[in-house]
Amino acid sequence: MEGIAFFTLHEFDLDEIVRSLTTIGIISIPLLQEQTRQQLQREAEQFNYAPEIKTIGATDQIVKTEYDSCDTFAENSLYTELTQQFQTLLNDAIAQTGLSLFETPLQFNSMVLQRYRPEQLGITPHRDSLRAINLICVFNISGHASFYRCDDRSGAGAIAIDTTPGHVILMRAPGFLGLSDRPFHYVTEIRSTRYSLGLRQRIR
Ligand SMILES: O=C(O)CCC(=O)C(=O)O
Ligand SMILES: [Fe+2]
Repeated sequence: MEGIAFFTLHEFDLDEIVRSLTTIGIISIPLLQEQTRQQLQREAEQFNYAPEIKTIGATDQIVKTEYDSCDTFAENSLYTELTQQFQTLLNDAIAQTGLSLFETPLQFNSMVLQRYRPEQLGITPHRDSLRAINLICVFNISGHASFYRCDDRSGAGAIAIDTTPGHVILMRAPGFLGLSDRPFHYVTEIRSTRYSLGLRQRIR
């Protein structure tokens, strides 16, 4: 599709991405063109959001969430186009390397835009659902908050992941190089209203 340029590709290196996903499980890279990022931010500010204020899981594995979400996008939404363009970018890069990264072809079928307000908690340490396979992508659209990768539900061994607006965080999911390990991670320290778009490949 012609029209808007979505990405800056100077730091998009699939070999390095695969190396990081294999070792630490997560990588953050600058990807969105600044002008496009600003348009995405303006669109995000217009949507309606539903509260996601929940406590999930059994007593020894509680996850608390406090943010708002929006998961319906019009055909002509910039978010629909972003998802298509990113899918194409990844598929082309994967085809070029000739690597067989996924057990089943990568196909994002879930888009969720999340809004975190400064007084909100974010999400406590968790692993994403087993039903989200291959690769999880989180676009940092705007705002400032912290995202950590950690070793367990207590948040031990936390490593900060870059949430600079315009960066995309890639996280491996079951099916990536035959691995099934899912990295623990959490979102906290919401300093200004943050928008992030999560892309996932959901099964069932
Ligand atoms: O908004 C983010 O940065 C990621 C949130 C997250 O971990 C999730 O929705 O599972
Ligand atoms: Fe998550």
